[in-house]
Amino acid sequence: MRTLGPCRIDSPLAARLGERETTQHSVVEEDRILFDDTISMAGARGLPVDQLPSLEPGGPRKRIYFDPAKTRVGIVTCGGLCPGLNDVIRGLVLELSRHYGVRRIVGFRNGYRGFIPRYGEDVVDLTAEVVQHIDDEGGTILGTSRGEQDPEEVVDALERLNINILFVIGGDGTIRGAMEIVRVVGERGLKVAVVGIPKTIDNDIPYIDQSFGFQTAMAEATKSIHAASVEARSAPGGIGLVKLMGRHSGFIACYSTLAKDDADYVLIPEVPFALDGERGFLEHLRRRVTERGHAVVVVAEGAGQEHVEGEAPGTDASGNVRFGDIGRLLRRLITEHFDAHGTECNVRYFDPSYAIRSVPANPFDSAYCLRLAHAAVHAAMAGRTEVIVARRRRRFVHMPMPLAVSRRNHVDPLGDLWLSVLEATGQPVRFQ
Ligand SMILES: Nc1ncnc2c1ncn2[C@@H]1O[C@H](COP(=O)(O)OP(=O)(O)OP(=O)(O)O)[C@@H](O)[C@H]1O
Ligand SMILES: O=P(O)(O)OC[C@H]1O[C@](O)(CO)[C@@H](O)[C@@H]1O
Ligand SMILES: [Mg+2]
Repeated sequence: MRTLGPCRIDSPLAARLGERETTQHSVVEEDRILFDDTISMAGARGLPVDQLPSLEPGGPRKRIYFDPAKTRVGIVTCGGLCPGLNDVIRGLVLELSRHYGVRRIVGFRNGYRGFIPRYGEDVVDLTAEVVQHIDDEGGTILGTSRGEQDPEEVVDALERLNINILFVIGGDGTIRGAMEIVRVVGERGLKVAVVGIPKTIDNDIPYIDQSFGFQTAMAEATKSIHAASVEARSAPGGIGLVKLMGRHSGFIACYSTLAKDDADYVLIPEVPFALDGERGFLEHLRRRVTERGHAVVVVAEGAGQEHVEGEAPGTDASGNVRFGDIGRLLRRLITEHFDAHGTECNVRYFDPSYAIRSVPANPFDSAYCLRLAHAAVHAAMAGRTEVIVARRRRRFVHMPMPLAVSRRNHVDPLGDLWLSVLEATGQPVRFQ
């Protein structure tokens, strides 16, 4: 675990902590949270207990590293929108100002470009009054962006503004960017803590229970699935086709399908599928519509990319792959396949796209965001750096940033979530 140094300052929160012990709800600082969650997983490592992989617990410390009266804090949001960004900003500002007594908090505008002078973005002063009601709205009051920025210039800005703590709210790219900032901070011998709050509606950050905003986005997606079902049931040969976000991971498609239980097929990036042939998706769909009169298909944007021809696989400003449009392709191929067999079909195509991530967080996500923000402030004030705060097996932990970007969280085709999807839809294990 990386820390800036020993904690010598009594925390303003110390009085609230009492004599806590490790329980099923809380872990004292000297204790550790085991990384593995079954005896066999831990046993497979064949290590003595003190060498088992573990994580530092999150939460307030009695002694802290930074003197609140002298501490300056920066906050930035990067990458795509996610429900709850404003809740996290609000939670950070309120915890810092009201409980730790930090007096100077600034927000950088529009992601990492907010640090770079040539973009001319001014920093925003963040006070309890400014953030009080921002959680009523979706989006981020700070704005966000994609696109590479020079970490040397970012750290120049941190030095110019005397920032001691930087909170980065973003996905895997943002965390990689934060690691670059940590590297430059180290090279310059600065004492700046960089703490991340992981954000992704795709739920693709590994090792955490669930990312904030996922539940809200998934709930929003159910509205399109329901509408697709209504449309499909109201037309002869009705097919409701819903394309949902999910570049590499199909969690939104899976969970929103389970929540609504209206879909007959779910197609996700993790499970390849054949389109043609007797046992391919198109013919299976045609048979189902012939038997039942209608069907609903949910497809994640990253699914079936091997079928999307003719669209150059470009990248966005951050280098993320831009996928071909599997939704439009399916709409065309379904119609052509049904026509070729003389089977009537009426495809109703739904692409809710940004609508599922631009909404305010639901109450569960709002509460979660607030708790993540508290954990992030506790970590940073205690001098932790190059960590994200995360909820793992219902405990708040400090996860090293390199671990958080070491892999991507995927729907396991052999796991219980996909099994539930197969059971709910009745689709075959494979289209081949
Ligand atoms: N490998 C990297 N090294 C340094 N900076 C990076 C790296 N990858 C991405 N970034 C920067 O982090 C910021 C956000 O990255 P990106 O657009 O990939 O979003 P993200 O944080 O992954 O969120 P999302 O889940 O929406 O994709 C951008 O400014 C980008 O340039
Ligand atoms: O159009 P944008 O803002 O680049 O974002 C699209 C991407 O963002 C994500 O929601 C991840 O944040 C992906 O599911 C999607 O591919
Ligand atoms: Mg990303």
